[in-house]
Amino acid sequence: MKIEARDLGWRNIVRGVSCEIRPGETFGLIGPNGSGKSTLLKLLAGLMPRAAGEVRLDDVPLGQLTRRQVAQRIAMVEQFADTGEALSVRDAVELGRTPWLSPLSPFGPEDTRIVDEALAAVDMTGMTKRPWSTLSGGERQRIHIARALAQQPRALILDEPTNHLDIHHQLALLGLVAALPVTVVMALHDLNQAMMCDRLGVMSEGRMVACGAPSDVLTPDTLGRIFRVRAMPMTDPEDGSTLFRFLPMEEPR
Ligand SMILES: Nc1ncnc2c1ncn2[C@@H]1O[C@H](COP(=O)(O)OP(=O)(O)OP(=O)(O)O)[C@@H](O)[C@H]1O
Repeated sequence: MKIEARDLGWRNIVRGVSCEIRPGETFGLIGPNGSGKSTLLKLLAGLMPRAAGEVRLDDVPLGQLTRRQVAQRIAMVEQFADTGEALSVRDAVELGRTPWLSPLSPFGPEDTRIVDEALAAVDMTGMTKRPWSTLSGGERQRIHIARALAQQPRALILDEPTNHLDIHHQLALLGLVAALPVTVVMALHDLNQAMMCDRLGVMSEGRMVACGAPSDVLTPDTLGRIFRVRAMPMTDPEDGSTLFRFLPMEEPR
């Protein structure tokens, strides 16, 4: 699904952002703390009222869709997502099926299959009966992702999805979302992980100041200006890809 932002704004936190996220691409959003990434993601998902500008999903203005229609198209995992304490792991993932259920099509065997698949995709099949409240931070994050997968959206919007995950599950998650046949927009802080995205948007003080292929966007100059670090590119001898080592900016004496 194509997602277009046209002159999108909210208060002075997101200011005049226009961008087009192409069908099926993995689009990374990077930027310093407080630069507006989470707010922009929520605007794209239609979760912020009184926004300026417009979001279009496959050329349809988001405002013309019902909440249910939006939920059939977009699943979002927020940065500090929580869920009802009394739920089991399985209940939490089954919530993802809600936009597809109705009195005429109640939860059935196909929904069970989709939920099983989502739990397997995040390596949580063995924990389905556990109460949500007993999960670790990383396990909760994986269940949020499973809930979003169970929603079977055409776009996944993920706010720092690798937060709390150990390195194995970080790489597994990035591999999983990259392989999904859906559009993915995700905020990331790890700039080496951001290099794996198809394209990146760079946020600074509410504006998208750069957008393009990671190798075009993540230059030592941009990283110095926007993130105030010294970025030293290095080449991975295994596959020739570029990695960065980061050092503090040398302050003028
Ligand atoms: N509801 C709100 N009311 C007032 N200010 C807000 C609100 N939501 C966010 N902000 C402010 O807007 C700015 C951008 O916040 P946002 O969460 O979008 O940034 P971010 O780039 O995702 O940051 P981080 O990397 O720290 O998660 C911050 O200064 C934040 O304090």
